[in-house]
Amino acid sequence: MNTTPAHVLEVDEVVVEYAAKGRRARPFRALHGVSLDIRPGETVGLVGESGSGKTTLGRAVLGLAAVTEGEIRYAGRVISRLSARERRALSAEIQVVFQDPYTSLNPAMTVGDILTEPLLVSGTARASAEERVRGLLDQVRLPADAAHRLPREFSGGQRQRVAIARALCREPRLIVCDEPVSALDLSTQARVLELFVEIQERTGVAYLFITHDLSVVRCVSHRVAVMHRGRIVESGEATAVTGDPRDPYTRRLMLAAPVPDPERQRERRERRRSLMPAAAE
Ligand SMILES: Nc1ncnc2c1ncn2[C@@H]1O[C@H](COP(=O)(O)OP(=O)(O)OP(=O)(O)O)[C@@H](O)[C@H]1O
Repeated sequence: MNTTPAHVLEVDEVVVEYAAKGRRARPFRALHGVSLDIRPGETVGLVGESGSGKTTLGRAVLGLAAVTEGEIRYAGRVISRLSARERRALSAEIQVVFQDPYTSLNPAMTVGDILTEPLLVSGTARASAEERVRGLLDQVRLPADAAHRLPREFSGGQRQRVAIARALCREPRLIVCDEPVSALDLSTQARVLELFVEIQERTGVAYLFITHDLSVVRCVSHRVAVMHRGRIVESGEATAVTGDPRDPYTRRLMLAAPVPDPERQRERRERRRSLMPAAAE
């Protein structure tokens, strides 16, 4: 019997509210009943402008934002109401890569220590952990001697490779990637995105890939969900959503994405303006 669950992640009608600040203020509802799912080995791109709720959804999946209503399931199991201890036990399987490789790595630890620490904590023997680190550095295309160096000795792109290697340490089935290439220059972005795809092909890991950048989402995603003001306004196959969007907000988002050709840029600006009244906020 095949017991592999059809989905690695299911987000079901999730509401997240942030606590009120000040005496009369009401809680702020950042997610209004959001649903999405991710299959094993799949990348779902979550796209939307700043403040639409993308990071909040990623944080809810990671257990860093409390779910007010609805539920989140990982491999069929409800994970939206776990104790801190149960959450820690799950940390091997759901990992994260954040936007900023400059602050997400401990500056006082060598890359080798950054990568061996999670393995040692989970009970791996030192010799096997060191062996695994050599394999991880190779997977993310960093030289073996990177293990002896500190994060500050690397470029932004190389640091993000270290962050990816750390996320891969314990062979997760899902990685929440929160704007993982936004802090990098364009050519470095392209190489790091290729690495994400390559790793997925090799390991079968699934990604929830959060970005405000449509060209990035188009490049890595199988399916795309578009967020606007705490709601998913459109979702579907990446080629359909990015190539022929149905929702007026998605169309505007597409037209707002920068393109290098000034003639096309002007044409898109005009089309965007013509869409404005229909999609007035
Ligand atoms: N800790 C918090 N307390 C109160 N409100 C918050 C908190 N974190 C986020 N918000 C609000 O929730 C909304 C969604 O924010 P979120 O960071 O999820 O959006 P985003 O789409 O990821 O934006 P960005 O791309 O700028 O990070 C915003 O209005 C934001 O101000």
